[in-house]
Amino acid sequence: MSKRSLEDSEAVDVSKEARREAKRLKKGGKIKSGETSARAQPDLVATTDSGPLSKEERRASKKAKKEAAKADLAESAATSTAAASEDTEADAKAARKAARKAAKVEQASEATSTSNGHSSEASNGLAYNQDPALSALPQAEIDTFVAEKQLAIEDPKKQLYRPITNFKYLPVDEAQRAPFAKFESPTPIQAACWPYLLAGRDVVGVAETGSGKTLAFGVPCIRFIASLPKSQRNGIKACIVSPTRELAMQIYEQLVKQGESAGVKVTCVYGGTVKDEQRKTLKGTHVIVATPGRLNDFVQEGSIDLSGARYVVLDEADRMLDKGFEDEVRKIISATAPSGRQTLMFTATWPPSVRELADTFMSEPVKVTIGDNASGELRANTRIVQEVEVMTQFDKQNRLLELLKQYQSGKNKNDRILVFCLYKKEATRVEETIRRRGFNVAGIHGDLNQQKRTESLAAFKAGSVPVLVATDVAARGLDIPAVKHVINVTFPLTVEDYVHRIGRTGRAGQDGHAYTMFTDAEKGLAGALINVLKSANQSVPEELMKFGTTVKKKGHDAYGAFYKDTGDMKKATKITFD
Ligand SMILES: Nc1ncnc2c1ncn2[C@@H]1O[C@H](COP(=O)(O)OP(=O)(O)OP(=O)(O)O)[C@@H](O)[C@H]1O
Repeated sequence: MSKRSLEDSEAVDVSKEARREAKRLKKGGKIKSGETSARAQPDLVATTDSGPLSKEERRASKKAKKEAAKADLAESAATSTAAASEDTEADAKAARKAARKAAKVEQASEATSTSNGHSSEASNGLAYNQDPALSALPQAEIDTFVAEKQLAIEDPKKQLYRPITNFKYLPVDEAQRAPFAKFESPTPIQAACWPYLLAGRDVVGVAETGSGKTLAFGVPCIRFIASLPKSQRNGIKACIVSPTRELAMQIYEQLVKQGESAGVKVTCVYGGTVKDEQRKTLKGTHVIVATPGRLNDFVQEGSIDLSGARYVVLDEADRMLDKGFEDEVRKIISATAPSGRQTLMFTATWPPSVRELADTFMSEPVKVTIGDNASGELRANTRIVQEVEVMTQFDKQNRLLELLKQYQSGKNKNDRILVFCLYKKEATRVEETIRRRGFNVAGIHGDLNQQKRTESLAAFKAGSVPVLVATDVAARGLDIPAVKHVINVTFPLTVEDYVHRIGRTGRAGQDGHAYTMFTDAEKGLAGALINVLKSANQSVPEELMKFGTTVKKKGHDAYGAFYKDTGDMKKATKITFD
């Protein structure tokens, strides 16, 4: 288990069954700017049935339910009779058998009703009809949007939906629009993903940090549940998994806002807090947002039943499929609906090491990539100014204090600054040092209890504490308003984590700034960092170049590692890890 996963994951058993999940790798067509002509023709736009269930399916479902009800009666009668007399035990057994059979019939009927009556793209009963006004837009307008937003869609089924370029083309009820009423238009990842998600497709969405991925998967989630007939709404229908507790809470808060008006109940469970309290909140839940360990605990003890969950999201998907979480994620996915499941993966970084593994959980996924980056190379948000300084370990403390003084002077006195360390003990030490020098600072890392973590984050978000010292538990997903600077005191274990860390600044179209202290100890990551800097048009310090440019790609246990040389810079002599 990696160092990070020791910090923020909870160990659980491995489900061998899950390992048998079939691998479906298929080649697909690509849409890029200039290849969208089919989208101009409304007759080429695929549509699906307008209702979630056909008449025959409803009839079959009703029949099965009746049989189940009959069997239920028989079972309860049998149970009470059995209690009264041992002679009737055989009858009771027969009745229980009938009940089990009827339940199976009902399950099968439900499964076929979600796959037979609809085209495959609506596998969980969803239907998407492209708005006629969107279909009527000139192709040139769509091409311009696709080119400007650097949008690439790879769809094995070539459905060629047009991006939802304006909220008015989004087919959701008025009440569900409240969360984005304040926004001008959908972000590119939202525009590109929504049609496919509303059509029930599996989607991998890769877009820079702070680009609105939460609403990209959140809006179709709520719409899916809101569009289910009341009789089919009982139980958990959607499950969203996040690597950290704080991110789970943040996603929960966003979804609650969307779900309230639609009568959709969202619940959040995560580790580090009392289970009893969380158990009480589960009743009537439609959407569960969770960290993997606690979710599996609840599934194992029977408090949570995911067998009806047909909308499954892995947020920060590469992290979730990384070694620390992979087994837990397999367990979760194998507990969700076996058929008619829509599986989504969202992230800002999509390393090759997890891509094949991701495909094993998905069925013909649509791959949406935003940015001049169709191959999914590692990319940082280009609005963030990245500064890297090579130094010795010994120089770090003074430099940090200098920077804090500089960034927090005059009218910038209360600017929010996020300071990242690699280890929990290091974070504690750095926080104490900063505090001793008179700065108003809080901390967030795995050595602190959950209450303290929550308090620190809340104070930082509210602005009452302008400096937060964190480990990588705060690297991914956290949407904290107006973080002006990110300072990396110790470089993270991977360059993906670096991209996520610095992504806490420069969110939702704003500018940001990240300063990184780089030492000889991290020279093995220099090549990958240089690539990230170059692809975001940032200057690369000469001292960093001296470490060489070889990039060691992170390998996955199941798929191995491979090496790539950027080729255009001088070769590294020898890399040794201290
Ligand atoms: N259409 C939109 N227009 C403007 N702002 C938006 C829009 N959609 C979402 N936002 C805002 O953008 C910010 C970042 O969104 P979000 O947290 O979903 O980003 P993300 O892509 O998930 O980032 P990360 O990769 O770091 O997890 C949030 O404050 C959100 O409210």
